[in-house]
Amino acid sequence: MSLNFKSQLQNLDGIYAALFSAAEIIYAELKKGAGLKFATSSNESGDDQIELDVIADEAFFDALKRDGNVRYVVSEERPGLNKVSDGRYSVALDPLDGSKSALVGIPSGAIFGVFENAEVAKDFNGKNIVSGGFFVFGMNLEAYFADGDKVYKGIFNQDTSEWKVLPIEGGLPSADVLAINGQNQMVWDAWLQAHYADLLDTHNGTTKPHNMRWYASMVSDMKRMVLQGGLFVYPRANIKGYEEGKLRLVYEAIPMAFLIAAMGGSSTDGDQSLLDLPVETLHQKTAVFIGEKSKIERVEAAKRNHA
Ligand SMILES: O=P(O)(O)OC[C@H]1O[C@](O)(COP(=O)(O)O)[C@@H](O)[C@@H]1O
Ligand SMILES: [Mg+2]
Repeated sequence: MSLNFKSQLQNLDGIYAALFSAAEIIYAELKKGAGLKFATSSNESGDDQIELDVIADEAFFDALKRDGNVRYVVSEERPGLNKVSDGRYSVALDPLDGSKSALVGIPSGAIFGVFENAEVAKDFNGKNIVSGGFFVFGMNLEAYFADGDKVYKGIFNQDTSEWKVLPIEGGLPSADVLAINGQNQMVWDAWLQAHYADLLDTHNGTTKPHNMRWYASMVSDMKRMVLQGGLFVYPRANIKGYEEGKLRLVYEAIPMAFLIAAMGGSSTDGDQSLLDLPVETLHQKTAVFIGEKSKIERVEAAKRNHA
């Protein structure tokens, strides 16, 4: 592999090299069709795993443990903090996001966040993240990430094994596109039911309602967001298992919120930015709203003003 990228942050290049090389391994396995069946195991959170979940977790872990700047690795697939060295950075991972979608050929990917000086779970918060983003395992192997305040897109050339990483300029685009799974809408909070209806309302035919897109693969929905704009939502619902939504704060919500914030967008759990939320446990879930600033302001106002 060859990676033409230099971080603006100190001692982060080895971590990027590890992440990008692991992504190559996972993508190669996926293309072979390896691991695309349910495993006999489940992960830390009790989710069913496919075999590629385990392959992906091991690929990232093996690559990161060779870098002396990695202190801890946190993974959706592992229980706690996994100590690597006394380095300055810790890496939180969803090693295979969208695994159930991968089973039917929809692009999956991996999500990563790099946190500074983390020692306990609560340190994996939006104040300490210095790099965050995701890989997409689709038609191509791609990366979208924020290195500090700068945002990049990387594409892997499968013939030469070279990554080409280029800055993304111009901020977050704008589009009236809503990515949401409406399955639980009967048991969403009342304010969200009202706001959802408002986003889809034609306002007597004078305004085009939001268009709907849902891959059930966060990396794919967020790739659309980075390239076209919009609003991504995974809300909480008043039903067992969804009381705090589905997505994980540390290795799904915060890295994505960090990337979109670096592009000029924002995020909320309904009340406050995902980057300001206190972290209590490594695997905690949160309601997630990420997207254009004006759309996030509308979400928070809808909740605040709901009678
Ligand atoms: O199946 P649902 O409720 O539509 O959930 C889809 C969401 O779950 C996820 O697949 C996360 O789960 P995994 O990381 O276990 O694959 C997200 O990528 C996606 O946004
Ligand atoms: Mg995930």
